[in-house]
Amino acid sequence: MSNSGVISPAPADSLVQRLTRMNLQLLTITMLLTFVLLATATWYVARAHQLHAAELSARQLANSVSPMMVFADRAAARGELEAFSRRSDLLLVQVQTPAGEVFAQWQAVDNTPLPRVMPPAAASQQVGAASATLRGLEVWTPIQLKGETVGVLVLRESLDGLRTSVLVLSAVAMALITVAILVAWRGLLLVQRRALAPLVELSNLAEHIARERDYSKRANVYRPDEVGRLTERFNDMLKRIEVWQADLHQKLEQEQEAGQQFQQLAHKDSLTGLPNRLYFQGALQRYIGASVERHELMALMFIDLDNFKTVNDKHGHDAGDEVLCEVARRMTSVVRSRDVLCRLGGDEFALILPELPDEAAAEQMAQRLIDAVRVTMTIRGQIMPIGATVGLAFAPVDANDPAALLNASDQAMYEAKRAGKNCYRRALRAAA
Ligand SMILES: Nc1nc2c(ncn2[C@@H]2O[C@H](COP(=O)(O)OP(=O)(O)OP(=O)(O)O)[C@@H](O)[C@H]2O)c(=O)[nH]1
Repeated sequence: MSNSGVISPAPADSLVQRLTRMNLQLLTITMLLTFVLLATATWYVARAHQLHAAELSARQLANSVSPMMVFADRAAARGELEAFSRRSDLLLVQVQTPAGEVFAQWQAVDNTPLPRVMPPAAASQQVGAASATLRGLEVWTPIQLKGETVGVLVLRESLDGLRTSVLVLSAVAMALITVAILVAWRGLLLVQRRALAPLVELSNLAEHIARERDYSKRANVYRPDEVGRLTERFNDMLKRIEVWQADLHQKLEQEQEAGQQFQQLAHKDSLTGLPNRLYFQGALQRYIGASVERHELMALMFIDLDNFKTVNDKHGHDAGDEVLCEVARRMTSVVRSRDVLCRLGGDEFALILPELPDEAAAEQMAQRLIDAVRVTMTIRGQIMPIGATVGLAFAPVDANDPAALLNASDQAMYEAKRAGKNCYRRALRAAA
């Protein structure tokens, strides 16, 4: 299963490493146990072998020295013992009379005396005895002639040579075991890496998907075992998530679109297409904020049509609507691109003029608006006696909050109405 070039860094303690470590631990323990058992068995078998050989030699020697004991020939017995002493591990060989007196003996020159392993006993003198420790062995063999016991032969041998041989063998075995464990470690890593590769890839893919949120990725299934089935289920899950995600995305887009449309409708005057009062309130707040922050002059114009009621009354509501639309078009054509013209309702409009160089620029704009509306308007073959009256207020000069600025421009508009309509007035400046 290899997919999509998804490569993740190996985790600090990966599955492969953990399994390899566990297998290796088990293997090491088994090998060490086998090694200890084999070394112990080797030691006991080799020692038994040496003991057996010593018993045989002692018996032969006992046979050889028995006539010398009968003839009390100590010199011949010593010569026999010396001839026998060529055995490499021999420490002591001694011929005793039945009373325990030393008849003849040979002792290795550098011999360090061994503790007495088994004291001679009457029964032992008849049948012989043998014993062994870690350091040495001792054999007691009766010396008999024609069925009569004439003495005892004591033989002591060191087990140092045997111990050294077993230790060397153990060291070699240990070195081989170490090499075998190292080889097994590499082998286990390779085998487990291969065996667990699909799982590792699946894990990498899952990690990549979680990080990138890319549910289009798929894992390739090529094994008919548990891992293969797991991969299939994983792919099914990805497919379902992808479908859900696409559905969700589409729904979100639709809702966003609907929200935007709703927002636009909520902020738009359906008759003239201009921004409505709701939009105006938000916009006025924003523009005043920007004007105060940047220390820029801005103006608000309150525009009320003149004689609009007459239009409605004389020519009908539909004609009145057409007049409103035509007025909106005319005013839109004269304002600057950055100005915001809104219809507040009825025959009332408002114009926000940001970033003004001076008050005169706003006054010129007011006059342009009045002139544009005053141009003869013919609707349905009838001339409409329409005009516009404008009230002007400035921020932050006259007010720096929306309600106060709107009120100031409204008052100025009423002042203009009183002055005879079709003109503009500036808001009264606050007394210094
Ligand atoms: N056709 C139309 N008329 C509207 C609409 N909304 C309000 N009106 C009418 O607009 C008129 C506004 O009247 P006023 O502003 O008081 O009257 P006016 O004749 O303009 O008076 P002055 O402002 O003093 O010149 C009313 O007759 C309202 O019924 C609308 O959407 N369409």
